[in-house]
Amino acid sequence: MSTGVTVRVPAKVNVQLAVGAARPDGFHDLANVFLAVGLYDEVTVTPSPGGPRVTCEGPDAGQVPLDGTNLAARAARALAARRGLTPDVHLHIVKDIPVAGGMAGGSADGAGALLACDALWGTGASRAELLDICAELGSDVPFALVGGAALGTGRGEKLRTLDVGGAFHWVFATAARGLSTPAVFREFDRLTEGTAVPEPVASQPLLDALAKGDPDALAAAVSNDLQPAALSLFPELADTLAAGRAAGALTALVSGSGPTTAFLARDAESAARVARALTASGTCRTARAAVAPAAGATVVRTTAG
Ligand SMILES: C[C@](O)(CO)[C@H](O)COP(=O)(O)OP(=O)(O)OC[C@H]1O[C@@H](n2ccc(N)nc2=O)[C@H](O)[C@@H]1O
Ligand SMILES: Nc1ncnc2c1ncn2[C@@H]1O[C@H](COP(=O)(O)OP(=O)(O)OP(=O)(O)O)[C@@H](O)[C@H]1O
Repeated sequence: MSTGVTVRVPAKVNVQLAVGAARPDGFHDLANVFLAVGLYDEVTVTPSPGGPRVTCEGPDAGQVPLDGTNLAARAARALAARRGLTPDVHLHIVKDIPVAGGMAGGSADGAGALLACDALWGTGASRAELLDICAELGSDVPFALVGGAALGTGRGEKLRTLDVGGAFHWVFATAARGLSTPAVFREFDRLTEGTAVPEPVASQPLLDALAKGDPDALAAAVSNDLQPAALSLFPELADTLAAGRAAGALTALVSGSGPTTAFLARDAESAARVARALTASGTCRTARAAVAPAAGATVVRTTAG
């Protein structure tokens, strides 16, 4: 029997985020092209009476809720409820994904905890059931389980895996404060009020660029409909985007709902240069290079009891 399971889960960047009008349930239909990037959180689950209990370490750990609202705790409760188990676990998160940064860090922890509990408890849930639970936890959670690249439709939870023909070199700049995802969608609604918001559709040139592994073609095709809303709430992000472009990035965009900004570089050397220039620019908190695509949630360690 396992006494501890550790799962590694990647962050994401949205290379296309096409947003439709608000639905009656408040969500927005999306054409959401997710790309998993090599920045990871690790979630370790061990048995612990009276759980789920959550602890977190890492530079941003102080901003992570440790109560029952943590997505890792919610994931443990959701799987336990389906199996009639009590979620008596300690969930320890080693957090390297920026918090409230638009890179789906909380979602990653939810998917990681789910996979870890499934392994610890030997529940043997099918991929379909795990994806079902992920979709209940949040729109970005199913992709964190799957990784690679995928087109998300509906509110982003219905996934179709996409081909990626090569490695893409990215730089991510974190900001001094976070942005709330619901607030950014509300700002999108405010900015588009009175206009006809088109149905979200995936861009074929973008899908082709991913399939070819062509960074120039991808740079020309990326788009984020939430970017104007994120910039409206956080205008200083425009300076970060400009600093990355000036440093030679092929393109610069807000990652998802922001405020992390994403820069595509032609190769690893160029990415390192862009990261150094961004760090020196004083327009962001940190800047780090990461390669995509990355694998989805993966069990990396199991301790036997
Ligand atoms: C911006 C993205 O990160 C892009 O991948 C996602 O769309 C957000 O995914 P998430 O953080 O997992 O979002 P959820 O936890 O499902 O929803 C949080 C809130 O974001 C807004 N929301 C989210 C997804 C969506 N398709 N439409 C929305 O309007 C809603 O106000 C919702 O109450
Ligand atoms: N395990 C977790 N790690 C970080 N935040 C969490 C976690 N569980 C719940 N949260 C809550 O979710 C909020 C959003 O955090 P998260 O880091 O997921 O943002 P995000 O990367 O902008 O999300 P997304 O890109 O999916 O919209 C946090 O402010 C926090 O209150």
